[in-house]
Amino acid sequence: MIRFWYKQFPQYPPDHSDYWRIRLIEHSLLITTSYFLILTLINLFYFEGYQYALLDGFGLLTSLGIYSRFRKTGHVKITSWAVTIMVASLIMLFVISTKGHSHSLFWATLIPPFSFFLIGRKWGTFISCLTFSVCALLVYLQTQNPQPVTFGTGSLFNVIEVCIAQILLLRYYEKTRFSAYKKLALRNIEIQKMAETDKLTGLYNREKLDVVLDKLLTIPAANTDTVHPPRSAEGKTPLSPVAHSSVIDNVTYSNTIPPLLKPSSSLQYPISVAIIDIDHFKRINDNHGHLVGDHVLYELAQLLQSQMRNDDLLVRWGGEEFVVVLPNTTSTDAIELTERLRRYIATQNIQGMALTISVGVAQYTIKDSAYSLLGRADKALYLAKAQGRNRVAVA
Ligand SMILES: Nc1nc2c(ncn2[C@@H]2O[C@H](COP(=O)(O)OP(=O)(O)OP(=O)(O)O)[C@@H](O)[C@H]2O)c(=O)[nH]1
Repeated sequence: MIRFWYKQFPQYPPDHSDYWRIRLIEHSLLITTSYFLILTLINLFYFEGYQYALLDGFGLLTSLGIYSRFRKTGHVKITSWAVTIMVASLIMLFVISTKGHSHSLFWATLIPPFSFFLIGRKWGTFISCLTFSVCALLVYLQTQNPQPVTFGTGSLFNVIEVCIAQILLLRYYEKTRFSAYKKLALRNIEIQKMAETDKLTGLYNREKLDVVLDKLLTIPAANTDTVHPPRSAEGKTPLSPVAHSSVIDNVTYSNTIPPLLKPSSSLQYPISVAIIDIDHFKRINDNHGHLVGDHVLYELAQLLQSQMRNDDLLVRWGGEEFVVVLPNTTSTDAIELTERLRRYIATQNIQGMALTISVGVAQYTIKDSAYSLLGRADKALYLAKAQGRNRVAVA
């Protein structure tokens, strides 16, 4: 029903830092406008107190004026100040007019959360201290003319209303904190993904490989309760890169890494790596240009990815080199698997060309670090190249 009151500001989307501030401004001005409107009408027609009606009418116009200006300009900072001053003055006027009776001072407790939310820490502290001191002084002066203070119905209403207002304000704080946290968490995932993804091929990059190998090769024996049986090279489950990325957790690989390997049982739960290198890739660049070379790299990456099994991790190592981490795979299975991959690539038409790849395979041993394991696979690749390319070699 009151939807017309709220305006969408496209420049302040829900993840903008001022989004909840704007919501509080809109709600506050709706409440003060309604409040002044009702008081003006009551004073005008019921009590016939024209002086009060005039004051309330002034409040009504101020509240409406601030809001219409805000709708026009969308200026959050100025409006925040205007609303804070208006609300603080309103509370002060209320405390003065009630002379502190009926526990009206309780309303002053709303000023700190309100002003901190709208105008920040520094000015929020200043306005809170100032208005609270003024209110406290006024109430203190009243106590010089002692009158019995009772907790009557008026007090009860004041306490209830202030409590409701505090709850609503705290909801804003929590919503703001939550949306800021959510935004940060999403950004973190995006940044992490960017940091570990190769831009050209969409595969994981070398950074990711280092993290994964580090984790795989240092999983302590105590953490490996469940054990996956070693698989053969036959267990291929083709996966698209998109499907693959959902298998591998966005933030840490550890959530999805099965406890495949521990250094002390490297023979029982083997792991192999393969380095794949395109043969004579330089010629493609030289003959067809770097852009075509880039397309070739992209298409080859998709083809390789389509042949990976669920737990295999394919990354672009750099240039025209790719690395596959093959958990639960012996070097014999790794040779079989990469040999099949090599034959498959040789039959494909990539950018109108027939390509071949050479592969170097190495199986993890207890003495290996990630560095030495990749070093041995690289040596095997060198061997495959030296033996005439388009072949798989093992170290
Ligand atoms: N288009 C393109 N080319 C790249 C990229 N990264 C590296 N290269 C090129 O890859 C080529 C690699 O050449 P070499 O290391 O001589 O290897 P090769 O020609 O494949 O020869 P062999 O590996 O011995 O069979 C170089 O020409 C690099 O410029 C890239 O991101 N895009």
